[in-house]
Amino acid sequence: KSGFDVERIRADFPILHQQVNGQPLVYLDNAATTQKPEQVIAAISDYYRTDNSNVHRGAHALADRATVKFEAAREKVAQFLNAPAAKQIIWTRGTTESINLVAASWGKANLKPGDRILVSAMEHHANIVPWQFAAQATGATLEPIPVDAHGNINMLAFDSMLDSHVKMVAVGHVSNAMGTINPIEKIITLAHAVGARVLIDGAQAVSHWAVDVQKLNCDFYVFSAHKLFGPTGLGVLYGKEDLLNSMPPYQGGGEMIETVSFAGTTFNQLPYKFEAGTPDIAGAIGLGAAIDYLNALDRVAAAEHEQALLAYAEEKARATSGLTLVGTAPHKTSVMSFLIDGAHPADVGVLLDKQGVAVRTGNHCAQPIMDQFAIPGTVRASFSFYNTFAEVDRLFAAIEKAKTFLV
Ligand SMILES: Cc1ncc(COP(=O)(O)O)c(CN[C@@H]2CONC2=O)c1O
Repeated sequence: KSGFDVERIRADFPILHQQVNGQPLVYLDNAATTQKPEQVIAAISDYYRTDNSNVHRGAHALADRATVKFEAAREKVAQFLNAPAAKQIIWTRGTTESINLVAASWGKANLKPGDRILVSAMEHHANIVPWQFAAQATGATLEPIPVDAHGNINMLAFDSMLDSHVKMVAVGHVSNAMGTINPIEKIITLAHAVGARVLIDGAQAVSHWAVDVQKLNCDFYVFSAHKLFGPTGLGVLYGKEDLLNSMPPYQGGGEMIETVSFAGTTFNQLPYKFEAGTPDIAGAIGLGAAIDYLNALDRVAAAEHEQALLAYAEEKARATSGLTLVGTAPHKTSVMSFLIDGAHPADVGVLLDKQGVAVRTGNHCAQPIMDQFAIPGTVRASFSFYNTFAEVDRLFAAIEKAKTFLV
C-alpha cells in the first residue's frame, strides 16, 4: 500500500465521480487518454471566458494577454522537458503529427536510396506509417528492430543492425500495448555512434515521470497533451535547434512566413516556421495548467503509487485462472495487457464495461506486435496515480464475473 493521498487527488478529477451501468466508474484506460483535473478545465474555460483572442501581432489588450499565456505554456513545456530553449518546442496536433512532421520534413531533406530507418517491432502505428511514407518518398528502407516474447527490444539484434547507412532510429520510450520501458539511453548512444538521429516517442512516458531531453541527448522527443492530463488535439515536438533550423517547413500559411510574394516566400524563425495558421491557443494554455498541476504533485510518490497498483494487479492476474499476461518485461509502466483464455478481447471489454470498468481492447494501433504474438489484440488495463487498490479489486471481480459468461 502506498502513502500517496489518492482520495485527495481524486477530488481534483470531476469525471471520476460518476456511475456507469449502475456502478461507480472504474477508469482504467489511461494509456488511451488521461483524465483532466479541475485546474485544467478551469484554465481552458477561463481563457475562452476572459482572454480569447488570436495571438501574435495583435494590437489590443486581449491579444497581448492571449499571446503571453500561449507563449508561457511553451516555456512550461520547455522546462518540463528540460529543453535548452522554448523555441525548440513546436506545437502540433499530437504525437502523430509530431512524428509525421519529422518524417516528412527531416526525412525528405536527409534520406536517400540506401539509407535505413529503424523502428522497433512494438511501435504504435504513429511511429511506423510516417516512416513508411518517408521511405517510399526517398528510396530509404524501413526495418523493424526485433522484440522478444516478453515485449523487450532485442538489443543484441539492434546493435547488429546498426551501420553507417542507418540515418534514423525511432522508438517508443514506453510501449502503449504492453507498458515496456525501453532502454532509450543505450539506444541513443548506439545510434549516435553510427551517425544516426534518434526520435523518441514519449506519448506513454511523460505522464509517469520527468523527462530530461538534454540528459537523454535525443534529437527529437514527442508527446500529446491528452496523455499528460491536458486537452486532446495538441502535441509537442521537441528538437535539437540545429536540426530544426536545417529542416524545411512542414505546412504553409500564415505565421510560418517572414515575407510572401509571388516572386518567392521567406520563412519565419523557430518555432513559428513549423506552426502555420491559428494555433490551439486554449489547448496550449490547458497543457500549461496540466504541467503546473503535475509540478505541484509529488511525482515520485505518484509513480511509486502507480507501480504499487501494477504490482498488485499483476499479482492478482497471476492468481487468476485462465488469464494470460501479454507483455512481461521487467521494467514497465502501469499498463497491464492480458487475455482471458478462449475469449476475444472485445467480448471481455464489453463485459467489463457492463460492470462500470473501462479498459481498452484491440490491437492498440500496434498490429505488428500483435501479429508477432499471433493474437487479435489484448485487454489493456492502464493505471494512473488517481486509481486505487479498490479499483484493482473491482477490475478482478469484474473479470471473474465476465468469465462466467465467457466459458
Ligand atoms: C506510444 C504512442 N505513440 C503515439 C500515439 C498517438 O498519439 P495521438 O493519438 O495523441 O497522436 C499513442 C496514442 N495511444 C493510443 C491512443 O489510444 N490508445 C492508445 O494506446 C501512443 O500510445
